[in-house]
Amino acid sequence: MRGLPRWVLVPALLGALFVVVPVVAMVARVELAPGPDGTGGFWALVTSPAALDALGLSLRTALVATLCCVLLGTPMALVLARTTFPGQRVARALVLLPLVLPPVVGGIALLHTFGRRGLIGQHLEVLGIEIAFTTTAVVLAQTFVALPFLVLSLEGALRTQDTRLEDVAATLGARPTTVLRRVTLPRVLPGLLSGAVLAFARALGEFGATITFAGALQGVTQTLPLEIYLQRSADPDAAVALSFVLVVVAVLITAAVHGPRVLGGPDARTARPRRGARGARAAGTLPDAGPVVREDVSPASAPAPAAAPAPRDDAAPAALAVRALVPERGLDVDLTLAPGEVVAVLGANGAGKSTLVQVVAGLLPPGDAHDARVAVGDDDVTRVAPRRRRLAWLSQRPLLFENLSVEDNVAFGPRARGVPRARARREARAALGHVGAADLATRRSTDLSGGQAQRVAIARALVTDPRVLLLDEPLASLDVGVAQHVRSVLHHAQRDRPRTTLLVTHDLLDVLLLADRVVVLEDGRVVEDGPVDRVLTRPRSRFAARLAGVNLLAGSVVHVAVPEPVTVGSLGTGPGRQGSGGADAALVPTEAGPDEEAAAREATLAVDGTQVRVRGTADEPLAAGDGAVAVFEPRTVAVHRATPEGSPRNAYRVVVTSVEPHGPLLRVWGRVTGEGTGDPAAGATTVVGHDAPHLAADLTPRAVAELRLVPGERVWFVVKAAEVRVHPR
Ligand SMILES: Nc1ncnc2c1ncn2[C@@H]1O[C@H](COP(=O)(O)OP(=O)(O)OP(=O)(O)O)[C@@H](O)[C@H]1O
Repeated sequence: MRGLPRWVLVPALLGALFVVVPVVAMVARVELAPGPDGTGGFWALVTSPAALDALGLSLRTALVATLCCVLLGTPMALVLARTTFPGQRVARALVLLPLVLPPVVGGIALLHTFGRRGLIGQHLEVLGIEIAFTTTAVVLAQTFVALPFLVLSLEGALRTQDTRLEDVAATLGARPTTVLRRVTLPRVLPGLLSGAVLAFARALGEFGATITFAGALQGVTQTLPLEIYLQRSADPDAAVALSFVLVVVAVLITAAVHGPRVLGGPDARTARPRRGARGARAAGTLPDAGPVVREDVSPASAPAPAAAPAPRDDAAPAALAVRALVPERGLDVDLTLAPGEVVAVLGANGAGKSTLVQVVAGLLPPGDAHDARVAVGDDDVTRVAPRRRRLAWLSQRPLLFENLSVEDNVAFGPRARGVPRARARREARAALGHVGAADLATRRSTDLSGGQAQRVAIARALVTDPRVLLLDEPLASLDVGVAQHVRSVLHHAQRDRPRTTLLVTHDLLDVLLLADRVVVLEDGRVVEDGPVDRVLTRPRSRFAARLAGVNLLAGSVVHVAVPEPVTVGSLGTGPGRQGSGGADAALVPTEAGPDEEAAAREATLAVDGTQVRVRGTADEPLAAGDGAVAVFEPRTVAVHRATPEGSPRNAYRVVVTSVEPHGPLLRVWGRVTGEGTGDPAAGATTVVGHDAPHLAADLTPRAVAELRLVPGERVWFVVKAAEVRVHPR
């Protein structure tokens, strides 16, 4: 009752009584014993030749009709759930029409189709085939009314399934039919079964369409509902007895569909402990075992440097060239990876990283990326199906096939590519050994911890010897220790056998340990592309700066100067205005060109979209008007409550937004306001707004306490120009 108003019980009870009372009233009328004249009695009535004929016919025809429903309804549900086509809504409404149509109308429609003079029937008659008023007609009538039940039930089950499992199967090389047989259908089997049982029940109870289209000929077309109807006036006791039989069959069917829950027991799916789950939990390897999930990160269980699967000749690392143009998602990226190169793709949420991976894997819906181009080595695979691209795709979730064991999951790829079963299993075991998961081979794939499942997924991806590996945040859902272990599995795999890899990540450790190069996406465009060390030491994008843990201000150069040494000051509140302070006298504004290296040592930037200015040291030649970024570390930022005086510095009035732990220090985040932007003496009060730079300062806890730095406080962030590195964008 938790969360429900009590009054709901009243209409709920009324509804239940409305269903149950008539059935009870009818069952109460069942005469079990024969009458005084020795006739009647339940057993005699339900075992009369006519009753047995009707029951037998009903069961036979309902079974055949159910089979027809499965054979026709499964493809119909697949098409409705997995495709999009014009007029799909209308098609669904038409398919489900028999649900709302009075059965007698269905019977008339069937008569006009398969009857002697019907649309199809007249042609069949020429061939000597007659359908109306035969047992076949009974089956057709039952199929007609029962089909929507199966389609509805299965379509619903299909729609709730995660289609990425099918994508995984496709990238592992499985043909569409194999994906359907080994992945899609096993996963919707409960929906298919319950749809089939509902269809059987509907077929068993079918009356109106049958009597209209097939008539009532004992042993041929007279099913149990028809027999009950006919007995109703001739022998009401027999009608009640036969109705009771139908009620019993209906209850059994409902119980079969809903299982033990009908009998008040707990749901079998939740009640039965999963095989191996207890042992795994005891060993602390299941996620709900809490922190002990780290059990599998001990050095002893670190991935054995087992021999990598023997490389196939055609599986040498290949260059990858992708032109990802997906206008609907705002993605426009050109990227080339050298053979064996690992490129980390970074970017904020929604930047387009996963879409880029989907373009490469060929997993976008047809039409979404019609102008995209993908080449692996010398092969243009743009129009090639995912299963033929020889790529492996690993996503945030392991996406193991729940219906297969761990070993069969890993053997799936080789099997899909035609490798005989025994060899596929051998390869699977070797691949599992390679990621330190050989002992998991016989486990059910649902009985694994997050880290174990992801290692199995890595083995499954690597066993196919892909030419390109696509890793879409494979460690993101793992806790820190487990992620570290899986990362080292990937690291070993890459060391043993380098693969061209696109690695989507938000994690600095992934970048440092796995990648050769970093590409940063912003709003679907590449804003930074370079070797890991350069991007992390001299980031040009806000995202890379945040990852590297430095402050970054991007803008354009307004002055370059030849100071000696670099001091600073500056920072007026309007473009072109010089800041105050003695150091300004030392600055020599110049229109220095790129070759005048000496003149490009100190630069002042106007930060994009704001009135903020920043002054720093340029490592490379810069000229006024150039795009550039200024980078400085949070530890170089001094925080003051009072307006700073003295030597000119970059000084920003900020509102503290948060204070968070950062190792032994505290990181204080502040958003720059327009007050005295960059120039303590200017005292301007322009508010920069929400896009204003967000800067970090690392302080000791004692300093934070002394300065009483809490969110909302206004303070000064001050950084010497000598600490600010300016480089071109
Ligand atoms: N199935 C989809 N249909 C339409 N638009 C989508 C779909 N999936 C993503 N998008 C849009 O495409 C853009 C890029 O999304 P994408 O998932 O590629 O970003 P991402 O960088 O991977 O983000 P995240 O880090 O959150 O995973 C976003 O604007 C997103 O809203």
